[in-house]
Parts: sequence; C-alpha cells; structure tokens
Amino acid sequence: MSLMPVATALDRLLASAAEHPPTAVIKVPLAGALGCVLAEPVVAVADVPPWDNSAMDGYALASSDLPAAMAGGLPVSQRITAGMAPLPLQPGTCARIFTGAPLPAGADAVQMQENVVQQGEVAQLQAPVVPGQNVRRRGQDIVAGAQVIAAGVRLRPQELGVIASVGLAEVSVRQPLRVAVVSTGDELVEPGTALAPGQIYNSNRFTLIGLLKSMGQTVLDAGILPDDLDATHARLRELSAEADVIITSGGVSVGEADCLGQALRGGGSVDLWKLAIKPGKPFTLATYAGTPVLGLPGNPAATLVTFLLLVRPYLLTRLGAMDTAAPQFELPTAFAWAEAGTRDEYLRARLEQGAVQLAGNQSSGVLSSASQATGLVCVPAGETFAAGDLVRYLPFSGLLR
Ligand SMILES: Nc1nc2c(c(=O)[nH]1)N[C@H]1C(S)=C(S)[C@@H](COP(=O)(O)OP(=O)(O)OC[C@H]3O[C@@H](n4cnc5c(N)ncnc54)[C@H](O)[C@@H]3O)O[C@H]1N2
Ligand code: MOO
Repeated sequence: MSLMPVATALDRLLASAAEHPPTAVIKVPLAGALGCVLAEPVVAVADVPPWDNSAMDGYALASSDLPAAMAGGLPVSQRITAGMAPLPLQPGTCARIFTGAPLPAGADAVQMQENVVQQGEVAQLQAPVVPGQNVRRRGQDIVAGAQVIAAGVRLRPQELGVIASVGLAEVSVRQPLRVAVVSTGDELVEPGTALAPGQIYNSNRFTLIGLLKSMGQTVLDAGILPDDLDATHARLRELSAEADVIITSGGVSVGEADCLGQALRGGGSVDLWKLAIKPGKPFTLATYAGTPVLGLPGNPAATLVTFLLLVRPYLLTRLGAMDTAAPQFELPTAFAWAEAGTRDEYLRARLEQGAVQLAGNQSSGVLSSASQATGLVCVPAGETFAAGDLVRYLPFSGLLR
C-alpha cells in the first residue's frame, strides 16, 4: 500500500482552505487582538517617537556651547521632565533633562549626569559631547505614513505594542473561525464519571479544544457523537450550519461500522487518506452539507500531531495568515535512531542542554510523553541517525499558538 507523503496532504489541505474566502474583517480593541490575524496593514499616522527626546537623565545643550560647558560650565535655564513641552533653550545655557523628555529647540546633544558636575545653578561637563549624542530623533522608530505591520501577520505582544505606539486603539482582524469539535467512539466517557468495563475517558476533546483556544479560535464543543446514524446526521447538520469547519477525532481508520464514516458519505464528499506519518496515518478530508470536515485519527498522540502539522496550517490559511509554516530548527540529538521507518516519524522530544532527547513512550496511544515533551523531532521515512547528528526539531512554543 503506498502512503501519501505529508507534503502532498498539506498541499491538498491548503488548496482546499484557499477555496474559502478568508473570514470577515472585524474591528477589535487592541488589548483583545493577541493571536489574531491582521486583516489590513497598519499604517503609522504619526512619527514615533513624535519628537526628539533624551535617551539619558542629564543635561541638554547646543554642542556649539561645548567649550564653555567644559570650562566654566553653563547656567541651567530650565528643567524638563518626560511629558513636558519645553521652552526653546536660551543660547549659552543648558537644560536639566530626563530620559524620554522632549529636547528643547536649540539643543542638539545630551550629556548624562554621571559626566556632569552641577554646583548651584551651573552645570560643568566632565566629558565632551558630539552633536546628536544621547538624542533619540523624532521618527527614529517609525516614520508617519510607513506601513508598520502587513496584513496577514498574526499579532504577538510586540505587534500590539507597536500598534499602540502609533496611537491606534482598535485593529482590523479576521474573525476567528467557528470550529466544531466532535469526538467519536462507543468506548468514550467524559472525565468526572466512573469508567464501566471497556470504557476510556475522552481526552482528545480537551486536547483539541485547548489547541483551538491557543490559536484564538471559537470552539463549538459538540461532545461525543451518538452511535446512531440518524442522530449523527442530525448532529452534523446542526454543526455544519453553525461551524466554519468541523474537526472529528476517531473512526477514520477503516470505518466499517462507524456512523461518522457512513454519515459523511451520505452528506457530501469524503477523501480518506493514508499518510506517510507516524503517528497519524489515517486522515479524512470531507464536507458535510458544504462545511469542511477534518477527520483526525483517534489515537491521542495522532490527534495532537495531525492537528499541529495539518489542521493548524489549514486553519491559518482560512484566516488569511501569511505564515502558516511551523518554525523548525536543526539540533543535535542525544539519542540514536537505528531502524529506518516507512513513514515520517514525529517523536515527542525534550530539548535539554542544547540537544533533543526522547520524551518517553512513543506509542500513538500514549499522550503523557507529549506532556513531558517540549517539541517534536521529525525522522524522515527511510532515515537513521546516530547520537550527536542533527535532526529537525519543531518546538511546541512555535506550534501551540
Ligand atoms: N486494520 C487497521 N487498523 C488500524 C489502522 C489501519 O490502518 N488498519 N490504523 C491504525 C492507526 S495508525 C490509527 S492512528 C488508528 C486510528 O483509528 P481511528 O481514527 O479510526 O480511531 P479509533 O479506532 O476510533 O480510535 C483509535 C484509538 O484512539 C482511542 N480514542 C479515540 N477517540 C478518543 C478520544 N476522544 N479520547 C481518547 N482516546 C480516544 C480509541 O479508544 C482507540 O484506542 O487505527 C489503527 N488501526
Ligand atoms: O496514526 Mo496511528 O497513530 O500512526 O498509530
């Protein structure tokens, strides 16, 4: 059986995502925009900083007065703190000035107070200054009219700060996707109840909800799908009317007896893929009543990995994000991989002292090792490596956002 390369699956998913227009543009208060995808470029309406100002606590002067300032000193003619509008500097004087305070007209340099002796109202420089010294020029950060952030950027804390620095209180972003999360499996019960023989707790629901919330999306928590075809149709119809995308876990491998597979086949198109990835081989791309359905394998580690590698870029594409790829680095391993596999293997790994170490049991059914991991290591199909070799590491810090 030939397996579909992960890159092919990703291409198909992204092409399918690109068939949908990006979500609506909404204006949100800046403080609530973290993680959102910017819908329109941010253009500065004013210079940042808005005026020349001092980079140090010290004394502002005209550098042409330097000889007098170093000889007998200059009278201190005003005191300027941050937030004040200074008077023009009287020729032949200096101004006491503090960090962030506007430079008075006529001054072109600041000497920091450690290099100045003030006696009474006269300040004598102990070290020379050159024009522009310790002066932060108007517009040195951002010039009015410049585009400061492009559309499609996902806003991090520093982007929120930059947008605030140009004076904007609101920002135009893409409306988060409404994503329905559906669990399937007769064996599943929700945590908080006692297990009957044969049952297990529904963990994927919580993993998926957490993944979606960490991306800032709106979750429609649909719980466990009923084990009945009519009821499954009814639930999927309901969800397809409310959601931009439905994510399911479980019931995609062979799907002989499962209601989800049958319902999907009856409600639209279904593509069942066998991917060259471990964990995460079975994956379904379907539509139900026109709403895309992404069917993830039920094994908890497979759910996590396929979400991060396939669903996350799909969702980011639907949001119009410009950067959908996860950051990855080449790092040395602290372990060896002697047996080449037939699928790309994504190992749960820990970054420790500059090298990656296996984070525990790598079975698809084991999730606790993901909790001990700081990221994933990719071992391409057919490859082996020795301890110390470089491998591709994808930190969770880049994936879980
Ligand atoms: N004959 C074959 N059997 C299997 C194949 C195959 O190709 N041929 N693939 C294996 C692989 S790989 C995976 S992964 C699983 C995928 O199976 P499904 O996606 O159909 O998922 P289920 O059978 O429903 O569940 C698999 C496993 O995961 C547990 N599970 C399911 N949902 C949850 C949940 N919400 N929370 C916690 N655990 C869950 C479920 O109990 C099963 O143990 O198929 C292999 N078999
Ligand atoms: O996707 Mo399965 O988890 O490869 O074992």
